[in-house]
Amino acid sequence: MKKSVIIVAGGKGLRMGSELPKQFLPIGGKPVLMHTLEVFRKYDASLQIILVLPKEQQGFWRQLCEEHGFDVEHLIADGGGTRFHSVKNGLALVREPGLVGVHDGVRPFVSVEVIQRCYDLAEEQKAVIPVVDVVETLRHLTDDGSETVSRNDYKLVQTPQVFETELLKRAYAQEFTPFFTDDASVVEAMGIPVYLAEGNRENIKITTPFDLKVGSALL
Ligand SMILES: Nc1ccn([C@@H]2O[C@H](COP(=O)(O)OP(=O)(O)OP(=O)(O)O)[C@@H](O)[C@H]2O)c(=O)n1
Ligand SMILES: C[C@](O)(CO)[C@H](O)COP(=O)(O)O
Repeated sequence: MKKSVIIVAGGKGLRMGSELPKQFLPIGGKPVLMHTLEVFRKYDASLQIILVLPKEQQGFWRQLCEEHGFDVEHLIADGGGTRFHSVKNGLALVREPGLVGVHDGVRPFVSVEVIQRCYDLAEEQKAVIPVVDVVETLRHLTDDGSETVSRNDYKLVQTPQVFETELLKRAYAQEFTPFFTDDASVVEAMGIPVYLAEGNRENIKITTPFDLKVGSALL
């Protein structure tokens, strides 16, 4: 079965606030994005990898690849105005039926086991996302103040989110709404349920300078 992954790195990284876009910041001497592509190549030597990058960053990325002798084969698609539009641009390069995953470029610590689990389960379940437990106490903000809610009723959502390709293409043909914060929410809008798989706690999304420090410690 044909397998692809769309690695999205088309965002602005506003919360990181760095001059160098966060996907290029080094962890252990190597840009974040290279760690991410490498773990997917390790999962499967024949996986089609599609990297979504803003048009104006693509020349710099090619230069970085040369400097680091980075040889993980991949296609490049143009970033869009939102994550939804970036995924859609990447999806246009997936031309065969099979399974397609969508992964945040800034989640370099996903384990090979989690990637394998999500693709394997997607063969049966059609729509699979990795999640982890909430380990702190949660409060819900109300009109009067706030109240404790049961953390057992919630999960934290990660990527890669893996789908039957035709299903994800139909989902991404829908009109955009700001409620679409991940791929599961786009698929669910068609009334299709998503299956939850166990993620890995190290699979953090590098969002703020603090996450970079955590990332360096995780290497
Ligand atoms: N237009 C966009 C927006 C986001 N993303 C990607 O979606 C992933 C998750 O987004 P996030 O970490 O929130 O990245 P940014 O949108 O870049 O961050 P911020 O909200 O701080 O600007 C990232 O890999 C990001 O590059 C994307 O491909 N295209
Ligand atoms: C897709 C995602 O990583 C799942 O947790 C997340 O929703 C993306 O976050 P963003 O900050 O809304 O882009």
